[in-house]
Amino acid sequence: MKIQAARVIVTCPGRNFVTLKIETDQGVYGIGDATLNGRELSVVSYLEDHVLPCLIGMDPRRIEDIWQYLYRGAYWRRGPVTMRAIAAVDVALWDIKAKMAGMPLYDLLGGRSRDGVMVYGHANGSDIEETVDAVGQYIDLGYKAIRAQAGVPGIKDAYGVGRGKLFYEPADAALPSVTGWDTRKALNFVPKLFEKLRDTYGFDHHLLHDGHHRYTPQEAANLGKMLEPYQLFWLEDATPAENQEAFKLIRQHTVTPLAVGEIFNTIWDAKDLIQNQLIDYIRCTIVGAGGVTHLRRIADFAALYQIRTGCHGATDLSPVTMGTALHFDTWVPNFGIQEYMRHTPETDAVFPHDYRFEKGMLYVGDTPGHGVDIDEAEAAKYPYKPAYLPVARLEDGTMWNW
Ligand SMILES: O=C(O)C(=O)C[C@H](O)[C@H](O)CO
Ligand SMILES: [Mg+2]
Repeated sequence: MKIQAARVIVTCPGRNFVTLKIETDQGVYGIGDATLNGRELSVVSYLEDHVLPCLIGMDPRRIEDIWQYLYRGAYWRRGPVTMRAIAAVDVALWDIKAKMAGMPLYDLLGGRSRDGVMVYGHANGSDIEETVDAVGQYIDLGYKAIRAQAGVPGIKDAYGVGRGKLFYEPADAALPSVTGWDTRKALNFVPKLFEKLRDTYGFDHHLLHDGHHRYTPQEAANLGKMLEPYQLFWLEDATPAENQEAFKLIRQHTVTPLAVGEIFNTIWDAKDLIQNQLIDYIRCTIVGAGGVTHLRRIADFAALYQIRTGCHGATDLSPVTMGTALHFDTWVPNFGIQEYMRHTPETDAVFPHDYRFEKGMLYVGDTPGHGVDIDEAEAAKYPYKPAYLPVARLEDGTMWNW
């Protein structure tokens, strides 16, 4: 069996997606996601110019060997571009293998560990009142877990405040727009948001919050401590994690659960965090961390330390990643939660899929493969449109972490 052809498809049904389609000489094809928000074309070039020529003629059944070939064989390891390209190939090959086996992917991975996958949605508003209303809407939709973010008085376009209610999309301009940040203001504000949410809705639902890499370790420790009375499911990306040891300081001061990993590419980004039990949830997902083959290694390593998964699932992760992650979540023994930001109807039409939402859970279907396809005629209607993530600056103009 041979890989006969491989193509990259770029489409923008409201936002950009990069999709890889691998075709075999036996008529079976597989689909993988390679989207890197705000830097999409770099992965297109990496795949088209440097990966696809090597793949033609290879045996698509040798998933592990092809993974190692692309990882070790490049000599230049890791990084978001390389690992997304590897992920796209890996997911397309798992799709092919599962289709050939006539099995949904979760079955091939080892079978079901659960009936459905608990997800969390994004509630946001320009102030506390709006966010409280938005959380109420998610509760009405049946969600069991909700991430809450609100505009902070005095901060221009605080992180997490979207324009729509169910669809949040931060990559919005042909050049990066400039947002603001002020840690003092945020630290005074965020606990008030959660106090109001618990006063309004009680403690039956899981609440989450994303610090989006904004705080220093000491500030994050302070925030975690102040949030303890509201029993968060997790505080995410409380401090940047290039220096994994930074989480020690947060851990020493708070029992608020910590989650990190959406910008990690490999197990090496999380190794110290995991083996020192400095986090509770590892947030890497399929497209960001080298596909099913590598994410499985990260999850197994995390399981040794009772750390659970919490796959990133923002709208820049295409339905292909969402579908594959749901198969992964359905199988993985140490599952925690899955992020779920809804895609627009245009995106759903480009990527027909068989997963479905019911009462706060997502359920995968039993279609062989990962259950997500691409409608190429529909995709062709939406040409690539440059879009950047915003940047953040402090009041005095200093660049900060967006
Ligand atoms: O979903 C989250 O937790 C995010 O932090 C979303 C990110 O800002 C988004 O995926 C960036 O592309
Ligand atoms: Mg996040």
